[in-house]
Amino acid sequence: AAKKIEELRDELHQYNYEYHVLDDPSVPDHIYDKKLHELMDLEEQFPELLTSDSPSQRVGGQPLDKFEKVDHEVPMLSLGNAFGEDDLRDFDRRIRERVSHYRYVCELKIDGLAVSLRYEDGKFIRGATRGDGKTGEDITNNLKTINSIPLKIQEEETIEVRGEAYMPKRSFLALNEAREAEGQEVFANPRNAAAGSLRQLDPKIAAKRNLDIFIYSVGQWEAGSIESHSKRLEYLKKLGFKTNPETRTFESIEDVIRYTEEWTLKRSELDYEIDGIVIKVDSIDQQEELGFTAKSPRWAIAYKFPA
Ligand SMILES: COc1nc2nc(N)nc(N)c2nc1C
Repeated sequence: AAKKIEELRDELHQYNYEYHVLDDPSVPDHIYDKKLHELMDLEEQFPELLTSDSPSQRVGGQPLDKFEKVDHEVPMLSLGNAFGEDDLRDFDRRIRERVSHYRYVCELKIDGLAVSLRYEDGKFIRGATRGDGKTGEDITNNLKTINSIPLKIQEEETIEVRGEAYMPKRSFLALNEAREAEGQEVFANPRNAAAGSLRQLDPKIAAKRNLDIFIYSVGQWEAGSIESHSKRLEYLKKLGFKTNPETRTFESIEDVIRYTEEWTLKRSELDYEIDGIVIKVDSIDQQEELGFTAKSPRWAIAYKFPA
């Protein structure tokens, strides 16, 4: 039975990754459901074989009466803002004064909730909100209900990754319609709806909110050898995380400005809300050379779309 359970778990992790991260399922839903029920029956027969990273444990856990506090080993910083192309050229001038031969990587800035995910020996063990940057809240059980968060990653590593949890626009509209029909208060925007969903004490409610996530960074200490942010994002995807497909690298700030203009117009086509573009110096060595101000990295800036 143990071998059969192990096989089913590996199969279901793979199916989940293909469906929710790659958006490219290799089996129809009914096969996934059949195997999941087969696994759950076996785990019921052999409860001593149950593990926290089993695919059957996504919507686990009893409702909490409060959230525990979590101290972030590496503080979750905030980004400086740029509101126009002149701000972006100023940012570029400050970089040019300190480093040479640099490249930028641009990522869509998802309008959601920053969260930190901790994995030990490759297993998802804890997820927390950003909070004040130093201390957040443990929302592990709610984050487990997000299908694109792998419960087990491809390497048995102990790592911490960060990303933005969000509610797709379609889910937001459906949720507000349902709340309206029940005479409940509607959410003002998808960001509030995502925050409200992740702050539910009962994971069964969060599980119904169709939340999703894009992962955008991995802690320095385990990806140390990977020398650029863009290559770290590729590494995160190989590990099993969902990263944003619109990320691009550019040689010049003029190209970056064109990219921000392109997305100012195109963002209405996305199925999720973005409030800007995050621009980073791509080389990790140059990031370290540039360092941080009191609260933000010097090597990154958030271009905000006009409200
Ligand atoms: C390096 O620090 C950061 N990087 C980020 N990257 C993306 N894509 N989105 C963010 N919201 C973000 N926020 C911070 C503080």
